Amino acid sequence: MPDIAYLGPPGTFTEQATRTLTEGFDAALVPYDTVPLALAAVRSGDVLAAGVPVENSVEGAVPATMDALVTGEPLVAVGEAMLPVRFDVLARPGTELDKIGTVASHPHALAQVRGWLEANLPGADAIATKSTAAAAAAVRAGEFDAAISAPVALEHYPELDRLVEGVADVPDALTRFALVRRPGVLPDPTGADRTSVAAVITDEVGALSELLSELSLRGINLSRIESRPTKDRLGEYRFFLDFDGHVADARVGDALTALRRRCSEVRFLGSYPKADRSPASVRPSASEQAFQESAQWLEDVRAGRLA
Ligand SMILES: O=C(O)C(=O)Cc1ccccc1
Repeated sequence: MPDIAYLGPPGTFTEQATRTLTEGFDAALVPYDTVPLALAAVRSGDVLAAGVPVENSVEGAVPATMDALVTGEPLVAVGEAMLPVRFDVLARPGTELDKIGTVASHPHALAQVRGWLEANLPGADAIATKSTAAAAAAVRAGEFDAAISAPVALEHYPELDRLVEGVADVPDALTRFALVRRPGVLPDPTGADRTSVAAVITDEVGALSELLSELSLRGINLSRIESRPTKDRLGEYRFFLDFDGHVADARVGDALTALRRRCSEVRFLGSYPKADRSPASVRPSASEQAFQESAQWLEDVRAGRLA
């Protein structure tokens, strides 16, 4: 039975998402302390794949995931899952809300309950931990007074009490997770796919807008663009792009070759079915048929079959 890594310990949102992503697949889930460690285990072949958090509708990208995806041997996403994210406040029995001096959680979780903390625990110090479940474990060990955790964490830390349920500054926040593997066989196109790439653009006038035009000219809908410093030079950025379509689709393949020509670096980060299964809307000029017919036309012209 293959092992699948996830950001642990047990009871994280990522564990839940990884279970969803591996449903029907006979795999053993193995917790890792950090996203880079989980991805290193995929790269070394210790595990087959890893479930990692990618982005949140309130806080944006998870920087540790972005950075770990583009350093080291290539990895590709083969699936994505969306989870609604609400939090419980967990503490040791007998803890009173107004006596909480330290509250711990993953930085993304702390950011998503900032307003609630200011209103309800104004005197408490917020402490970042490696995950929401790591915070629950630390509270159980007596290191902090309270943890902002996933509701499922209570099953794993039954010694704790739920002081408050369903905390979230933005009630309908969603987090997107990916199942990441070493490159190999790509998931088949479904008509409702997403492709992810990371591209470093050259330092030239209009470089970013021209890169985006390569997508829009081919009727490709961009669903995310985010930049991170390359860490090589101040002012040099790597753009993380997510867009509708599969690398096997003609319009996407055509756009990717254009990106490859324009950018100093392009890393393919996967084509996989979208979690919401919403089909891509493809304008007639960007359809498979239009690409095939135009390629055939060019071949005919080059072969002297058409004037
Ligand atoms: O710490 C966790 O439980 C995670 O899976 C990372 C995370 C943190 C906050 C919101 C979504 C995912």
